Amino acid sequence: MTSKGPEEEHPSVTLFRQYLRIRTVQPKPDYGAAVAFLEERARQLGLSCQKVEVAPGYVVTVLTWPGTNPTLSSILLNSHTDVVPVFKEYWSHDPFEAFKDSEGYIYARGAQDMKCISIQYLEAVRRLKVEGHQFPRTIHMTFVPDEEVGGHQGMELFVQRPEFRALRAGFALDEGLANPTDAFTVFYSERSPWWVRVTSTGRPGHGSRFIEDTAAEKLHKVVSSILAFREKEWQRLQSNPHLKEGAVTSVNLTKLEGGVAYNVVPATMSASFDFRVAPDVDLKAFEKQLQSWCQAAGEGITFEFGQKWTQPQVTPTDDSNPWWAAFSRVCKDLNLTLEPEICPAATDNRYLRAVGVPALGFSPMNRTPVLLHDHDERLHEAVFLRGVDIYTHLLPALASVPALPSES
Ligand code: MET
Ligand SMILES: [Zn+2]
Ligand SMILES: [Zn+2]
Repeated sequence: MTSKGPEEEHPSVTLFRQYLRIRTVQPKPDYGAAVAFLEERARQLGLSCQKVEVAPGYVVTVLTWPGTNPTLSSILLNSHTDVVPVFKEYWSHDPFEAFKDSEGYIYARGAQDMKCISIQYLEAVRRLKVEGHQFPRTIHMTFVPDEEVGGHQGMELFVQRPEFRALRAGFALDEGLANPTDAFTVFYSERSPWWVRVTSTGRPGHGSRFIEDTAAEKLHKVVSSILAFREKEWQRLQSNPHLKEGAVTSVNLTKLEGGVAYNVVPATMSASFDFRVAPDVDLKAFEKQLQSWCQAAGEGITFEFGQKWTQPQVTPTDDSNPWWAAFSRVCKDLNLTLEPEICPAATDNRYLRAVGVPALGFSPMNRTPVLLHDHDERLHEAVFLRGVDIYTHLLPALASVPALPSES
């Protein structure tokens, strides 16, 4: 793949690179600049722009292209505006410069996750409007803050607001993952994030003594039980070629805290875990399991949740779901191979599905290594442009899905 010189750059690519340069990086994203950028896009496209401040300083921006039949539910195209932090010294190029190399790869934080998709939605809508199309269903593009830290000041609050209900979303698209093969990944459900901090208390004392019942000894037992469970799930995934990553439960030990000095046995220590619980797991039973691992390690062990999602939902991927039928038909017509899976990570789709909106997670990036949250996150401009093309085909089909039984 070769790229054109800068003077010939495709305007959609130029716009993408402009958006990538806005520093919406956690933990202090410049949301003001992103909202101003989106307001300008709305003006250029002739779309209405609504700003909903779901918490002080946290604005959800909604760009709306009205459909011809306002009695029908709408299509919601969601993307988050924030990006995760970088370790700049490991990058080949400044992650906020949107450098494009001679082959056409654009390096930037957010190139895959998920500023590409925001611009692809906008550019697909622009093209369709310029061509004079109109569709029965309204298309809303929502640009939400806070996803990368859990969505608690973003989509989680937005779905509870009257402004959200007024959108009357019938179906939603949000982010997926790149696929290194020729195929495209599409997510119909996701694992539930459970962030668990286990705190162990025990007898303190002098570091030279054989103290019994220490916090560390008991915490070690809990860590061992949880890592044994991790190994079991890993083996289950490895031994069954039909299972994809999202179908088993994962866990990582991500933090260890405690202790004050080499020679002081601490009275308390804690371990933090990032569990991603598969959607078919009985969550009550799973919480009991957590309790029993803690109890088995001794007295004085408690746990608390930093994140605990308990409403996993599955969006059907058969023709009983007219949205899936429309989505998959377009992909078939375009000769795109789809790999339907459960998303291993968490996205704002979980909030949408939980309030009854069927939703798919889709990032139109094939032949692309998965580089989200990684160093040198990048996307080839040709893949980006092909994505605009794909949405240009998807949107007419989705926005023309005939009235559902519930809508007539
Ligand atoms: C669990 S909060 C969501 C943050 C991020 N999308 C993740 O999956 O880790
Ligand atoms: Zn994302
Ligand atoms: Zn992310």
